[in-house]
Amino acid sequence: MVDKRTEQIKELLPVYFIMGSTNCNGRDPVRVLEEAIAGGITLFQFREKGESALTGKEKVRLAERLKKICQENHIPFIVNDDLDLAIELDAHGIHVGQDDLEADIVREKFSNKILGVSAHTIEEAEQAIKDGADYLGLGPIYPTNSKDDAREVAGTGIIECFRNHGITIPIVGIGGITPANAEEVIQASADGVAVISAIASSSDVKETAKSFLRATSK
Ligand SMILES: Cc1ncsc1CCOP(=O)(O)O
Ligand SMILES: C=C1C=NC(C)=NC1=N
Ligand SMILES: [Mg+2]
Repeated sequence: MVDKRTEQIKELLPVYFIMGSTNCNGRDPVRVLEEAIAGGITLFQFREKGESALTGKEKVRLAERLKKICQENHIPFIVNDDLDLAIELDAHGIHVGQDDLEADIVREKFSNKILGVSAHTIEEAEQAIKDGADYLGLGPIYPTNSKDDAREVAGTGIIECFRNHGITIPIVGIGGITPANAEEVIQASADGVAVISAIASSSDVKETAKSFLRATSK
């Protein structure tokens, strides 16, 4: 059964850029996002985490500026974890981890928006699907320095395992993904790659985003 919404979500997933002020090597996150969009990212997630992350009004102000850029470029703006911020900004969607708000509560409070859920096991995936997730974030696929509490490195095998188990929901791989290994993540039957540092800290953000687009176009 070809579900229209699933197809729409799949079209957003190929190059899913995730970033906050702490990922930009001291550069202006606004400039970094503009360059990433110029390079062809297909989806954006605002993820403001880590010890030097912005909080309160500063976090909201940056989120508003980044959302505006996404809107001007017809890129959906997703918020990580922070449901209040997602609602305050009327974001296009939210991404929650297993240790964040329960996906079913989010789905209820933030209905008809894009709901992404991190999953590491088949059980977590099946629960997320029951809770109405639109896509799953699977990883870390490779070693990563961008998430201090990342689970053990899974490799692309986790994606194949989920597919062999009959999990058909849209999936992005995340964790240590670069233009060099992005293709094998797609070959493992992910619908896209979610990337923080390879794009956000690149010396040429636009070119790097472009190379991900080439690597993920089927
Ligand atoms: C948020 C998250 N979840 C699993 S790994 C990760 C960090 C990915 O960052 P990078 O693309 O820099 O490895
Ligand atoms: C932890 C995460 C996993 N996957 C995605 C897409 N975003 C996240 N913040
Ligand atoms: Mg989280």
